[in-house]
Amino acid sequence: MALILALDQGTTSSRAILFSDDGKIVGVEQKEFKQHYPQPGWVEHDPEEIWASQLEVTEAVLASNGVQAADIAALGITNQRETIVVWDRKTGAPIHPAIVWQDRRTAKVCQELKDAGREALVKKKTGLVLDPYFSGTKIAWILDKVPGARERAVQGELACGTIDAWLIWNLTGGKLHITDVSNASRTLLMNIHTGKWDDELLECFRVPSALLPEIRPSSEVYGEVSSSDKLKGIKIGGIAGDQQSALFGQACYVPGSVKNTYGTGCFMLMNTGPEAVTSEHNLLTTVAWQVGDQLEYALEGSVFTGGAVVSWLRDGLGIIKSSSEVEALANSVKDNGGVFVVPAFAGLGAPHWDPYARGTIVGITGGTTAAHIARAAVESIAFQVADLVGAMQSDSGVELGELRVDGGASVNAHLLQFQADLLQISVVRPVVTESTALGAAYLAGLAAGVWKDCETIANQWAVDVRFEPQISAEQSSALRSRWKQAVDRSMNWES
Ligand SMILES: Nc1ncnc2c1ncn2[C@@H]1O[C@H](COP(=O)(O)OP(=O)(O)O)[C@@H](O)[C@H]1O
Ligand SMILES: O=P(O)(O)OC[C@H](O)CO
Repeated sequence: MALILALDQGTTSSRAILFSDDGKIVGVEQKEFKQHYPQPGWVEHDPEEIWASQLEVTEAVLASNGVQAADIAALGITNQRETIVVWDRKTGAPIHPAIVWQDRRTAKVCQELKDAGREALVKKKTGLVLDPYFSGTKIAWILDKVPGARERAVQGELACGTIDAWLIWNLTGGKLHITDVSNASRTLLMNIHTGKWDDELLECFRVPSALLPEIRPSSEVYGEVSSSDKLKGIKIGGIAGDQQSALFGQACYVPGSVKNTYGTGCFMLMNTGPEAVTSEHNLLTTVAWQVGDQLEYALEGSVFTGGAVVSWLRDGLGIIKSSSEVEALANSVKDNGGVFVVPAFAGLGAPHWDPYARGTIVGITGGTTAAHIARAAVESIAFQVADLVGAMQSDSGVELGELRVDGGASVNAHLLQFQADLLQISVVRPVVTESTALGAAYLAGLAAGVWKDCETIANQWAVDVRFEPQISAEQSSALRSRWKQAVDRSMNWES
């Protein structure tokens, strides 16, 4: 039996998962790390803490399962996307904290670029929108704020990359400075039609090319680990942004197949095959992956605050002690009591793209309890996801038959039932909900010859639970129109 290792570096935790060649989980290790909020709307991570926590869990998952580096066929890396690190090529030290995908500090720069008429160029070449979510404006911000950084970048003394590039640099002791097409497609700097960095985009976002990693396919043997004695010699065989990786792990290989991941945020992706479908409804066009020579694409709806609203109930409001308590609290009342929570903590992503939106709670009366707020918070996750489906169906011309789901919050049956109710379609949770890590393992295992092809992999995908709609279409649309009113009230709040 071959073993494949996945390094899943998420927004709130670093995970390492060991898979067997039948796609089953053999062992998991996970470590949360600190979120830094230096100003309202700003979110940072310590890149050294990311690397240290990722290394720790990766070494630990081998140790706790009695496995040696030599037993691993290959490892795959998957990561929170867009989050950017800039470091010194000589010392390997970051010159600034990582600026996280949720960070809104470059909202004004994005507005200026819009005012300068760059939106069409950006959409045509990158499939993205001008929003602070993506890496490009964050890189320029670091170069402008850290004294001397811009000059050093031009001279080739600095390197930058999304978290995959940062981890691979560290795993290989600085030998490899690479990223894959799926991660690069989130930077605003790569032309998604060619899979190459684009001079016009680099100029638009004021990013010197000497900073950038080499763009590679998502599945190939790139090199091997050299920096840790315990991991030495393991082949690095797969790289993908976590949402594209989850699409791969959910075996969504046929155009039209869709998954939604409920993590910190929620991300719905539809495979569109070799065609980069341009969205007319504020979705993103993104590279799904490159396995072999062919670039494949996806349509994406990105919701910035998903499961994170539950973390906020725990850490911000203190009305639950752990995320898993939310389901019982939400179920302790028969409905939301007319309360709607719009968790626009980091602005709103698709389909609104409003960096100035902020969270709001409406419909509170004297009878409102913590349970109603908890219920409305969980429901807000499903409402936001439901808002993406219509756009996705119109853009792709595909009527959704079912939605495959995964991610940390997909353990919540109440959430998934409400999702099926709102969408009026089946919501299907597979046996392995660690689709993100599984996708990276599959990409690595394909490169190392563990699996022959995607068809072999697709046969391993199995259903755990299927949630069917239990309310009428009329009830669903009444709830959704009330939600829409609540969203309107959260928009354009911050200036
Ligand atoms: N039972 C639950 N109900 C709803 N949300 C949950 C539950 N358990 C965990 N979560 C949420 O899931 C998120 C973690 O999911 P995960 O996939 O690990 O995230 P990420 O990869 O973004 O770090 C957290 O925001 C947490 O609040
Ligand atoms: O870490 P997650 O699972 O919340 O995913 C974050 C996304 O990649 C951001 O685009």
